[in-house]
Amino acid sequence: MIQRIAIIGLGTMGPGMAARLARGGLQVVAYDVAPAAIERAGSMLGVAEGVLDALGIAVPPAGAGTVRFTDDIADAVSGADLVIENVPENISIKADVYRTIDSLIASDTIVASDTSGIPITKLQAHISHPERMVGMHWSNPPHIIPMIEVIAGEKTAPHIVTTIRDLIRSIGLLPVVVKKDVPGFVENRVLYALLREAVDLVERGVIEPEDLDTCVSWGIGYKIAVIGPMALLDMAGLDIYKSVSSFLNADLSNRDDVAPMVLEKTNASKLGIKSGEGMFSYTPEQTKALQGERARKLVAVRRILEGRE
Ligand SMILES: NC(=O)C1=CN([C@@H]2O[C@H](COP(=O)(O)OP(=O)(O)OC[C@H]3O[C@@H](n4cnc5c(N)ncnc54)[C@H](O)[C@@H]3O)[C@@H](O)[C@H]2O)C=CC1
Ligand SMILES: Cc1ncc(C=O)c(C(=O)O)c1O
Repeated sequence: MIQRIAIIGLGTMGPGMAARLARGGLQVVAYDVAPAAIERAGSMLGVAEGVLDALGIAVPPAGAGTVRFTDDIADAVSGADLVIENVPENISIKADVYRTIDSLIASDTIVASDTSGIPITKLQAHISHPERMVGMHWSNPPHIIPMIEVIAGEKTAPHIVTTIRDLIRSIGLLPVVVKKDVPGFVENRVLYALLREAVDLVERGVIEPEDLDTCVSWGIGYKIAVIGPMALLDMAGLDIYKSVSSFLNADLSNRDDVAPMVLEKTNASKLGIKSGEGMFSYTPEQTKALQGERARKLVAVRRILEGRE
């Protein structure tokens, strides 16, 4: 039974995951190599807990869990039943973490990666006892989005997938088991198909970035939260999909590299909210207000989708 969880990496994803797991009654120890990340994560915890209260996520009868921060990786993983690796999307950084923890954990400690899409089979090559490694892909913001993908690599033992799926379910979240270890799994294959086309349309001057967001959020996003893509095909009619896709698919972006607009911005350190500028610009005050407003709206929508309003 999983009771003690170590989270390695406290950037965008780590603090929200820690808060959500603790709310589910689990004992979390959270570590980052950067002291500033640990400090920031500590201050984000209270914010995430407030959002969990607003979502109405109840503490289990046995009581809430805890989050403890540490700057010592051995302290973080020692005695853990599950380690969730949550460091940057780079195989060599992830492999370094696996090498470091290998001698610090028991051979049956489950090691999960929150990778956005590196095949688990590739990551398993860097850890001993690869049968205990599994993909556990959360969605951002992790304390609000309830769906988590679970992915087996070629060497993952089937019972590890079941254990992680059951853990996710036991704390009131929604596991989706992905049946093949394809790059990007399912969520990001679908998201990146959309993002590739969106970036291409803005880059070609077909639409302004703000208008692209209005079009997708109100034309597609709002609808798709209620009617998933497979159900949408039935609602529109497969005959319509057949006719439109027969001429449109060939015209959609099929670029297989990173779009120049994205390279230009990342080369200039314009990374989005985290650097103050990306597709749009953000002052620190605007960022704070935006994050609060987005959390409030996501909470309200989720409560309605769950039939709780
Ligand atoms: N940002 C997103 O929307 C999502 C990201 N992911 C995935 O989750 C993982 C983490 O992503 P983010 O939180 O966005 O990254 P991030 O770059 O915001 O944070 C990564 C953290 O890892 C720390 N770190 C780097 N090397 C480390 C090491 N050796 N030991 C311990 N900590 C170390 C960094 O100091 C940093 O705080 C990536 O694999 C990413 O693809 C998954 C779902 C959503
Ligand atoms: C752009 C982007 N890339 C990856 C992920 C998750 O792996 C997300 C997300 O969860 O929102 C994302 O927005």
